[in-house]
Amino acid sequence: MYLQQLSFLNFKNYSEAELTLSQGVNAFVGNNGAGKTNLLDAVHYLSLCKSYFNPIDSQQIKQGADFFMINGVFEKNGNKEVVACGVKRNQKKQFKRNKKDYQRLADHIGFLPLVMISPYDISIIIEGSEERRKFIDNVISQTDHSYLDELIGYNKVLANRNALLKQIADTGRYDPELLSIFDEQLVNSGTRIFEKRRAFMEGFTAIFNGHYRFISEDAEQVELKYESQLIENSLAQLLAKALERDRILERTTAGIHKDDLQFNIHGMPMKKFGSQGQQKSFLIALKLAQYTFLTQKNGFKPLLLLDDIFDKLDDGRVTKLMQMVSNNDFGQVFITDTSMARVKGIFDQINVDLKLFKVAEGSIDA
Ligand SMILES: Nc1ncnc2c1ncn2[C@@H]1O[C@H](COP(=O)(O)OP(=O)(O)OP(=O)(O)O)[C@@H](O)[C@H]1O
Repeated sequence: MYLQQLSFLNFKNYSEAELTLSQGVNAFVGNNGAGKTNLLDAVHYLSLCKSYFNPIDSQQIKQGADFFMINGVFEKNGNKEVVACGVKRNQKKQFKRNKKDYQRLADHIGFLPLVMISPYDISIIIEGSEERRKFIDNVISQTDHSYLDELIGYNKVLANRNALLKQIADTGRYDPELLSIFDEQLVNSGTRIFEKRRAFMEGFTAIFNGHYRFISEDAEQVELKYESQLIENSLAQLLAKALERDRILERTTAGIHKDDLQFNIHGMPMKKFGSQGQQKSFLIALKLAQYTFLTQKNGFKPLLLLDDIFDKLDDGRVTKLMQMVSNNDFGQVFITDTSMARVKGIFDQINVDLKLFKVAEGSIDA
């Protein structure tokens, strides 16, 4: 599966762009603010129906324009797939495959799998647990549609239960029957989500460990661990035990919405004890594990988007990554960098099909 043609109109700092891509490595080189990351984001839209960076579609419309449009022609299993995404101000987003509108955007997720590695991923390490849950949920959802539905269902019941807890606190009235209905729904879907996350993390952690060891050449000991209250207790037990506290706090304090991932280096939290390069290596290994997982599940390689990947990595780690590129471990790759000399230097050493693009102030030249 790969993207053959990409074109867009009024997307972020671009008025118009049209490019024919290589099936191998596509490198986009230009100064800060030229529009390299924006271009990767256009590809992200075609795969996941949204921006990687900003959830508000209308903010991706070029300043002063009323709409943006992104078109992509993909090759998948010998078929041509034409995907189009259009956003007009104050209107619903349009998303089409082969000229047919999707009923639900969720139905497109996973059709053209993609993995993005970006400096913004640092939020997975330094921000709260929500970022890490989002990461696991994104990976599982790309291969399992029922997971996403289950998650949406769980969050709805959770919101209802929290509203009820608030109502109980406000009115002093307590309807145990309604609460037990919500609890039962929460237990059913929460337990299924937990089982899926636990099974996923078992295989995923082993893949991650292999990638980290390879990139760092075993330079340091790191650990990735799934944390959930449900590992020790059933959700029914947890909800019963937490009821009094939940009523005081007016929100549900037990459940899979409290799950987290622990990242350690030499037994200490990565967030506090990892260097910038070690944190970056950790994130790269995490994303490459996502790449391997999606490849194994789908039987074909996802698109790989590498934004500013060389910054902060030492030469040894860059060489290891490029070894993966030259070993044909990846399919189509999109890569951005600010230095033409660096990109040429790195790719001159390996034998890959490379197409270079120069990006300057919203225009792209091959
Ligand atoms: N809706 C928009 N309309 C116009 N310009 C926009 C819009 N959204 C973002 N931009 C502009 O896009 C530019 C940023 O582009 P981008 O992030 O792709 O740069 P980059 O080439 O990746 O830079 P760096 O090397 O610094 O990462 C900024 O100048 C920003 O103002």
